[in-house]
Amino acid sequence: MKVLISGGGTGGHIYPGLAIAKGLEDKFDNTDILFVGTEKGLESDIIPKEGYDLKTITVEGLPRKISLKLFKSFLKTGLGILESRSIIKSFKPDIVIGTGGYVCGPVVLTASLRKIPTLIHEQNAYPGITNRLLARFVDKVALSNGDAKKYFHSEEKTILTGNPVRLEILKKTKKEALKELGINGDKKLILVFGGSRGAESINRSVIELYDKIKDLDLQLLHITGKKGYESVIQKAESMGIKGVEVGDIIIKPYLYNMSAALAVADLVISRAGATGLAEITACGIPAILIPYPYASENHQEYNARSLENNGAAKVILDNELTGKKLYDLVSTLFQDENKLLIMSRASKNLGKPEALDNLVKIIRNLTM
Ligand SMILES: CC(=O)N[C@H]1[C@@H](OP(=O)(O)OP(=O)(O)OC[C@H]2O[C@@H](n3ccc(=O)[nH]c3=O)[C@H](O)[C@@H]2O)O[C@H](CO)[C@@H](O)[C@@H]1O
Repeated sequence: MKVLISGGGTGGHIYPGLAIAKGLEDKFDNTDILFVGTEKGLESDIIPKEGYDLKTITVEGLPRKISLKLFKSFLKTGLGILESRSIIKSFKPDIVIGTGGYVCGPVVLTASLRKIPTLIHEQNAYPGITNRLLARFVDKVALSNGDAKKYFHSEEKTILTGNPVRLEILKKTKKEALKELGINGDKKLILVFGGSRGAESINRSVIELYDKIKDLDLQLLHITGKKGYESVIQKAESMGIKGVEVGDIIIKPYLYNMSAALAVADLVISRAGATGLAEITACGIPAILIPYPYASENHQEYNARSLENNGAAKVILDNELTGKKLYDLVSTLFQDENKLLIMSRASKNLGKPEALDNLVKIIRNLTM
């Protein structure tokens, strides 16, 4: 089966595509995968590292206001359609899948006009503009969250699947993960990440935990995001924290083996992007969530509250986040192991590890 997957910009759109790619390869022999993204998106770094071919096209998001920029974006989208046509003509996919981000627009639209089976996957309760526009052209719209249904007009096209989680995340054992990360298995570990691009406010307040981590007898794996890494390292060094790859505090710009971090984490501190939360709950990890306040329709707070209301997470709003608040919450949680255990069970209950299988079945049906 030849499968063309397009999705990008941020990790939240890329990793569901990668999960689908690996899920298909796991189920079917002779699966040939090609990704299409943009050069500027994180996909141009992540996809080749995962061992897949990536073709890039010229496209950018459309500005909301009428301006010269809008005209230029239309021209680029036109070019993107021509490039998509040429990629599709030479790859000859049996199905084209879009996992969100504006790069999917020209790719999925071109495939649909050429009568190639098409599927889009929406990770969020409030769908992105590209998926809302593409919905009328595609064969199926797979949703992670039932609340997104009302934004898509065709009832019979939409199907609730959940958000696919990469197989390696579902399968990795703690023993394998400890070896992979080279860290101490005796101490509990807090994993911090601010979505796929990092979060400045989370970095700033987590730094205030650095000198207290030893007192709590914990380890901290702090993923800063590539942009924030240098300033976090400088701050750590000014606090006398050296050897950032060893010891109780490990600071990394980005983790390409997130499966290992998730397999060892006893608590996650993070933003509340839909893909990250699907992984956290599939692994049953308790979380402190600090939703990104500028996400469209405030959808990250919606995501975070849904975990909180089910007992799987505590929420701190970005404008209320301080190092002290974070420290107080972390120490309260680790003082009572039972609290963490209850949160962990609640988290696991919300996880949908079956989402990947659901999508694989839909893809098989569309290509038969
Ligand atoms: C600011 C914004 O609008 N963010 C959106 C974006 O978030 P974003 O791209 O941050 O996506 P998520 O937080 O949902 O997921 C992050 C993904 O990156 C991976 N990861 C992260 C850090 C790292 O070092 N290594 C790594 O592999 C995580 O395992 C996860 O797969 O897409 C999500 C899914 O559409 C949306 O819900 C978010 O609201």
